[in-house]
Amino acid sequence: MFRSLTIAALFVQLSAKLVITVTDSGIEKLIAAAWQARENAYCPYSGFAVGAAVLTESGQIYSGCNVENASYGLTICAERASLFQAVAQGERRFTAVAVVTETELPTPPCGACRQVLLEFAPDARVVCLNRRRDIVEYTVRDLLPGAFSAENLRDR
Ligand SMILES: O=c1ccn([C@H]2C[C@H](O)[C@@H](CO)O2)c(=O)[nH]1
Ligand SMILES: [Zn+2]
Repeated sequence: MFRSLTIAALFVQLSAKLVITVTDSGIEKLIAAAWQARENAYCPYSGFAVGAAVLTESGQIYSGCNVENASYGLTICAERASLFQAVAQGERRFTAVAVVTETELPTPPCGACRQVLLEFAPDARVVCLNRRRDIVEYTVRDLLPGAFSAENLRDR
């Protein structure tokens, strides 16, 4: 169902842990939820619509989109929007995050989202898809080497 990235695109995505063809249905549902959420992206300033969804250990899916603001810095990304939906429902443990954009290359989470995802889901899969439904997969930990975390706060 999903095609892998071409070798050329792979060279651009140098930090990608691996390129996969996903078939498992939990991840397919997660990806579908992310595309659905992207329909609601509020991005009049950037025109860059993003959808995301998180998968909990118990199999629940929560989705989100980017929501921009005239005060640009108040914008929230799709990844954090989806994660915060889940946390507000009492969820704490996640196995995967999907990020979807109608771009040439799959879009990875920004630095802020990497930090927030690390708090709850360091080992989660991060599955990013572009307009052709190519997939690049990372883990949250791999996206933020040398990260500051709760462990550092205990180191006093
Ligand atoms: O991984 C990303 C990258 C960007 N954005 C949003 C923020 C802003 O609304 C727009 C352009 O940066 O895309 C996300 O939601 N997720
Ligand atoms: Zn972000």
